[in-house]
Amino acid sequence: MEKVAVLGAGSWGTALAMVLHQNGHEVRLWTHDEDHAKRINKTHQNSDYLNNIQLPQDLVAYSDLTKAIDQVSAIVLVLPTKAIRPVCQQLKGVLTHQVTLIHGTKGIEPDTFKRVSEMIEEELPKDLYGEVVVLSGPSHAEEVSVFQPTTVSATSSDVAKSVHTQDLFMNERFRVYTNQDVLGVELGGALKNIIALGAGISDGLGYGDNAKAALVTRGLAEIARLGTAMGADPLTFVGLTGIGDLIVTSTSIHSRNWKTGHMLAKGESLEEILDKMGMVVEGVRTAKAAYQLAEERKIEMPITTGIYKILFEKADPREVVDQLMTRSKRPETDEVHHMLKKHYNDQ
Ligand SMILES: NC(=O)c1ccc[n+]([C@@H]2O[C@H](COP(=O)([O-])OP(=O)(O)OC[C@H]3O[C@@H](n4cnc5c(N)ncnc54)[C@H](O)[C@@H]3O)[C@@H](O)[C@H]2O)c1
Ligand SMILES: O=P(O)(O)OC[C@H](O)CO
Repeated sequence: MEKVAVLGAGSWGTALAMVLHQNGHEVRLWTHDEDHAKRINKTHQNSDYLNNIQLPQDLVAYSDLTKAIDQVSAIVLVLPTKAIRPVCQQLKGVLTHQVTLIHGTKGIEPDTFKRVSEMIEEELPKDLYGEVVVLSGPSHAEEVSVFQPTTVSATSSDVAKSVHTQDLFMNERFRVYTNQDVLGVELGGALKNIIALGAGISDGLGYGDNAKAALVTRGLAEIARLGTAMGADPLTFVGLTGIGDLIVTSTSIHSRNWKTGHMLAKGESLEEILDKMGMVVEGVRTAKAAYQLAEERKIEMPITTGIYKILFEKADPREVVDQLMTRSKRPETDEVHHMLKKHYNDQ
């Protein structure tokens, strides 16, 4: 059994810490807020983020980073994208031994377009961890924390690291596959949040299942279009971290992105919603990053563009839907379909 530190005691960090604990590991759950750590250790609950979930007595919360990572074999970063750089900067001051470094964060940084593993590599010397592992897939904390069956993928260009991650997390309720396409997995995990905002908007406007199915399907087409243009494997987008995560985030009542879209369509302001949510809604910042990236690379991403305009330019959601429906006519298939077709023909 191993010692593992989970950095970030929000809903997902807590759920992942519970999985590691179930597997017999000594888990340290780190939060930057001393009072938060005290509350968790006193009540054995993390009610700020997960309602009515009892944590094991020996799953201990820490606010001292040095103590939390002492002699751990693995560190799992489960923070909002915005917090990745500052926490890695703190880690740089105190991490002195080699670890497997895993992250469960889904976002892209606006302006720089950096993915989470790239931000980690910019902030933390690689000799401490080698290659980063990404843990991603259709997985809501609310279900994982009550042991509902869940599948994810552990992705790294270093297969030994992804297998180590698979061994740490895998159990009869939490199935972990391995993958090597870090670029595709990180892009799929981040970009699906934008489409989930759109699904929430569509439901909030009172549109039906036809509209949501169209959003998810055409959303996947534009995610794959950007992803393959950047060099990702097109097959990744039809896997767990692509279509799988897109489905769960666009349809689940647990989704923070879907809920945000739903409230936006009902007329609440973005500021009010984010205040009320109390948890990170990654699709908002990522919509900005993806819109900028699509503009720079001249990639057609009409749904992402529409969501960006609703979020940042106060565009009317109904008008955005009308614009999407009346775009000039075109074939359904594009270069991504041709790449997939070629892949299957070559088999
Ligand atoms: N919640 C889920 O079901 C789920 C599932 C899969 C992936 N994710 C991803 O995991 C990441 C974290 O999501 P979450 O839902 O756990 O978020 P959350 O909002 O529930 O919790 C985030 C945690 O990070 C802490 N934090 C914020 N800023 C910080 C900083 N500067 N320094 C240190 N700590 C800081 C907060 O205090 C909080 O404890 C996101 O990228 C999300 O997309 C979430
Ligand atoms: O609740 P959301 O919308 O932040 O999505 C959480 C996860 O990414 C779902 O896999």
